[in-house]
Amino acid sequence: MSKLRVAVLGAKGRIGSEAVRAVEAAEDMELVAALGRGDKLEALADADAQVVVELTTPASVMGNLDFCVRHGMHAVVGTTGWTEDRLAQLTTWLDGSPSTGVLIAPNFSIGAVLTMKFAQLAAPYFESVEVVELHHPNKVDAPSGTATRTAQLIAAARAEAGVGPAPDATATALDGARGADVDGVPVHAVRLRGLLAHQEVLLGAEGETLTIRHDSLHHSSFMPGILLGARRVVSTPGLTFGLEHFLDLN
Ligand SMILES: NC(=O)C1=CN([C@@H]2O[C@H](COP(=O)(O)OP(=O)(O)OC[C@H]3O[C@@H](n4cnc5c(N)ncnc54)[C@H](O)[C@@H]3O)[C@@H](O)[C@H]2O)C=CC1
Ligand SMILES: O=C(O)C1=N[C@H](C(=O)O)C[C@H](O)C1
Repeated sequence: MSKLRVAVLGAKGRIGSEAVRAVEAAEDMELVAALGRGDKLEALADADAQVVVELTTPASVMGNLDFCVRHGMHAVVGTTGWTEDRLAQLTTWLDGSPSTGVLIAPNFSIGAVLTMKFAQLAAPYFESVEVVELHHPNKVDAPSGTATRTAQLIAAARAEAGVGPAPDATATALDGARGADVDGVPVHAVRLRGLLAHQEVLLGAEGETLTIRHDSLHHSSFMPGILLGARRVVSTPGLTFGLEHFLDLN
């Protein structure tokens, strides 16, 4: 059987360098390109890449995906910074290349995907819910893509169940003291030397609390999800948002 021809964009970055090693170690894959900032995207076409793993920055990701989709290359995207406008733009590009697949995964680790699922399940049963994400201090965006997605899923689950806003008597607050408001869910971002990627979903009801916590302790936690994404995206045209769709969790 021929090997899947995979390229990595952002190959010198924290997660990109780990992805290069994971693809090289995968028996069913061949690493055909490993590109960093300043490298020409034409190298992806020259290498005849089937799947491009995109792990760069929010500022670079759209240009890179425009190129990939125009050249019919599938993409597995971990880069953050997704807005409704960006997703609409990507969908338009994919409409023009109907056999191309793009997976965007706010988080590739199984524990984080399950945290989102468990939070979604629990959210309607508790009056209060807040999200705290904790990351290394080199992270350029806040809140994290995972925390934003978690809050969106929580808000949607509560809206569908007809649950009202969480109680909060705060009358005066310093700017930021109550976190960022993501669809009505407070999201707090901690940046601390020594950490990698962590998240707590705090839920509270009369007389009880539930804390759902996940810790990524090494970038290796993201690799099985990236490899799964690369294997599945080639036969999944269009936009898939969230690794859960490839784990049959929906
Ligand atoms: N979805 C997930 O599970 C995960 C997502 N991430 C996300 O992945 C992204 C990268 O994270 P890190 O590796 O920590 O950042 P990083 O800053 O260590 O790596 C990014 C790399 O991309 C390179 N780069 C920038 N523009 C480029 C371009 N146009 N072409 C090729 N390379 C380019 C940079 O030079 C840098 O080497 C972030 O958005 C982060 O939030 C990180 C870990 C897990
Ligand atoms: O920048 C990181 O490190 C991470 N980014 C992703 C995010 O913003 O959710 C995934 C994970 O939290 C690590």
